[in-house]
Amino acid sequence: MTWLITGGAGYIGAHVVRAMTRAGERAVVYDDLSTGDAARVPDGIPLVVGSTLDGDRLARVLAEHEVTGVVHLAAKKQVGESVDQPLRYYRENVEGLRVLLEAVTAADVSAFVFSSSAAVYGMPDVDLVTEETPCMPMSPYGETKLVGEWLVRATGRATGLSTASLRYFNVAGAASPELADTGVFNLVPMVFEKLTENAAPRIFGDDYPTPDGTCIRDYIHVVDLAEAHVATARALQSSPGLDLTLNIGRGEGVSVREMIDTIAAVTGHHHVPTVTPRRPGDPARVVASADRIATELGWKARHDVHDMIASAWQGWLRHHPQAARD
Ligand SMILES: O=c1ccn([C@@H]2O[C@H](COP(=O)(O)OP(=O)(O)O[C@H]3O[C@H](CO)[C@@H](O)[C@H](O)[C@H]3O)[C@@H](O)[C@H]2O)c(=O)[nH]1
Repeated sequence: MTWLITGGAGYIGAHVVRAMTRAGERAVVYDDLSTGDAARVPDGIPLVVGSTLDGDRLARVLAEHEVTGVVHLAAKKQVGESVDQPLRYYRENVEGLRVLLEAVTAADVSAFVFSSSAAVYGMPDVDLVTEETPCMPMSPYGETKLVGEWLVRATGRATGLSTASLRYFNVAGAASPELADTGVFNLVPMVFEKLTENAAPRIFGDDYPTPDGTCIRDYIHVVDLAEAHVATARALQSSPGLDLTLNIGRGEGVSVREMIDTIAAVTGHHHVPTVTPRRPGDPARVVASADRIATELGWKARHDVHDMIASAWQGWLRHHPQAARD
């Protein structure tokens, strides 16, 4: 098959492109390069610079490259920004998806993989979040992902398009230093930034009802996440009419304090963290049940938190060589 990978020049997308092509699939990248980087697109893979709001452009690309499957990752993804600019998030994430689906259903495309998020669950009050846990997003970002899932599923039911919504938990790590996340919006890079400034990392609240008082998340290596896309693409290819919703996590909770301890061990930068007040909207615990994807697709994560942090640190050093410790 030939897969159009929207957002394929982004951090996660670049990993998905590599995993798909390594698995023998053809790929075409579609990216507006607003946050993506053309240098992340491998040699020999076509890059079309365009917006998912441009239906004519999409229709031409789908036809020209004889695209038969789509992995849709292009989206805005900052929770705080979505609170300040909800209409922009609805336009890019919901309207962009609607326009893309219109082009897809008019073309010869049989499979559609949608990049969703654990943000659809909001503040889940359960030990392990299953795909049946009620979705109550807490931010416009999470809302756009949930509405996106509805659009994708409804389109599949109406047209026979095979669909999957993949709910990513907390993504970290890199396959190689040049593919690392260059944004400083999540725990791992935010701690790296502090350590580079020779400052203490921050813990946003240590009074949560968790064993060490800090928030617990399910961190997933981007390489494992990319492999989950390959497994999903294969399933959609071989079983027409599929309608999958899957958590992509490891099923293991790690606290902020445990993450900071591992970061210190990997980087050699040891600072006693500063505890600041809670960040509004942070749930105490969000950990996936990864059972459904194991049963449905036989996929399981292989990399642990140490791998994620060590590979992310190699990427960080590439852009911040002054952070290296002798
Ligand atoms: O300097 C820091 C940065 C973060 N945190 C904490 O670390 C945890 C993880 O934070 P972060 O990496 O920002 O991830 P989340 O807030 O869990 O959200 C991520 O994971 C969600 C999926 O679960 C996605 O929807 C979001 O887009 C993505 O940012 C949270 O408890 C934060 O309060 C700190 O204590 N100190």
